[in-house]
Amino acid sequence: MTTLVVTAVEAEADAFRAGLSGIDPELLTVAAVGVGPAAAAAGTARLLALAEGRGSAYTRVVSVGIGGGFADRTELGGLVVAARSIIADLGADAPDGFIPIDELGFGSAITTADAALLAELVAALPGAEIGDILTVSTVTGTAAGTAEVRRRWPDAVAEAMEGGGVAAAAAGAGIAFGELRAISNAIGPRDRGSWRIGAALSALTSAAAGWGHTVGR
Ligand SMILES: O=C(O)c1cccc(C(=O)CC[C@H]2O[C@@H](n3cnc4c(=O)[nH]cnc43)[C@H](O)[C@@H]2O)c1
Repeated sequence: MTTLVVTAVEAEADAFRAGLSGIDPELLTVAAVGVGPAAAAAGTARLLALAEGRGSAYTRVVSVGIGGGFADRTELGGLVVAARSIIADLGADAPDGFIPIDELGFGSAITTADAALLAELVAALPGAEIGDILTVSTVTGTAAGTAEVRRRWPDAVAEAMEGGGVAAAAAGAGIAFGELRAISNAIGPRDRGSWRIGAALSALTSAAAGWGHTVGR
């Protein structure tokens, strides 16, 4: 079992790697592929294809990074593991409201996390919240936007910008997918000063220390 952990930026990858001392890099590789669902999908698909071409295909991929959390369901510096990763804005706008792509009948915005991988993450990270993590192309930054996202996806606990893209690459390669986020900010009216990126990066290091040693066993 070989696992690829994909982050958006190097700071997230470095934070995760910092918790992995002593872990065989053959079993668990960490790479940053860019911000947003398109970069995540393209970058992850490339890494998966290159590994397959080398004859050492990954069997699982996990989207890891910081994310925004709904304030009543998460706390800053806390961890969230995805039960499902959902591309929140994939669909059609209409006078009566947003229509998800699932209702339009050509595909799905929803990826259910691999059950075994989810169970492994939850067992290794006992303090983590479990729930739906949204993938957005634009960080939610108004009260109205927050309310609309909650109305559309009432079971969501957090949002980020890459999970759905990584999920698409995993589906293309036919391998297991999961998503793990450390909460850097509350979803709501944009208030850059309230973001706690340092705390979230530290939480990623702790998560790697808690989960990494179980990988491949
Ligand atoms: O608005 C700013 O000033 C600002 C400053 C630093 C970073 C940002 C980002 O948008 C980072 C996006 C990056 O981090 C993830 N992330 C973190 N929080 C959220 C969120 O509330 N909603 C969506 N994505 C978030 C995301 O996965 C990106 O990789 C902005």
